Amino acid sequence: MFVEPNIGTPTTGKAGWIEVICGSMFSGKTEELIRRLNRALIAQQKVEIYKPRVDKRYSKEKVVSHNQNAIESIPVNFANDILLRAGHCDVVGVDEAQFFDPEIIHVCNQLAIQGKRVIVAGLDMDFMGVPFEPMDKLMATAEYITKVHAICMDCGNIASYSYRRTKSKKTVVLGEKDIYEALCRKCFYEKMHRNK
Ligand SMILES: Nc1ncnc2c1ncn2[C@@H]1O[C@H](COP(=O)(O)OP(=O)(O)O)[C@@H](O)[C@H]1O
Ligand SMILES: Cc1cn([C@H]2C[C@H](O)[C@@H](COP(=O)(O)O)O2)c(=O)[nH]c1=O
Ligand SMILES: [Zn+2]
Repeated sequence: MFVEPNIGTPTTGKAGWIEVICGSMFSGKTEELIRRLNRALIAQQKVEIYKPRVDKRYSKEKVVSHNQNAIESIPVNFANDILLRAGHCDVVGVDEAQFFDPEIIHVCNQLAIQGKRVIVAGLDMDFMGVPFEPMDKLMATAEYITKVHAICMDCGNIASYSYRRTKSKKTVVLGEKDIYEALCRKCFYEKMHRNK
């Protein structure tokens, strides 16, 4: 369980940092993001959560987990919108970071340099099992990385892959259990091979 390095003290004027929460779909990234942000709110920190406007799956204005935990959020079109808006915050949360433009790396780093705690959640791999930009670069620049895991829908092992059940080869295809399932490495590559 991730324990905040500095939760009770104001971060303004001090060194900030970046935390990344990554993993496959259904691995609990959003739940963990919401848990950390709620604890920051309890600690009387000024918190804001941003998400890419494209992600309208469960709600336009909220970040919602697959098990219906929710927190108010601000949908934005571009990563730079976060930098323009989050000046007054102590803690900045970002969900579905894989959908942001590459500027998100600079934005998160600038916010951290300003002394803020930045917590970013997103998919580390796409449906092909390759790194999902810009998450790979965010992970490289983060102080703390937490990889969470789902349960493999085929064998019950720990799952790190998001298997797409449709034929689309587009990188971005929004969906849930209708389109994706969490699989372990063995089951993912077996299924990819079978459905080639
Ligand atoms: N295959 C699965 N493995 C684990 N949890 C799952 C699975 N399918 C559905 N869930 C549900 O998804 C929840 C996690 O949702 P969420 O935090 O939104 O995940 P993520 O943001 O990583 O997609 C779990 O607590 C569980 O209720
Ligand atoms: C693997 C993969 C996923 N997506 C989409 C599907 C969902 O809308 C989100 C991920 O949501 P979650 O909170 O992590 O469950 O991303 C995609 O567009 N492309 C992919 O390769
Ligand atoms: Zn498996």
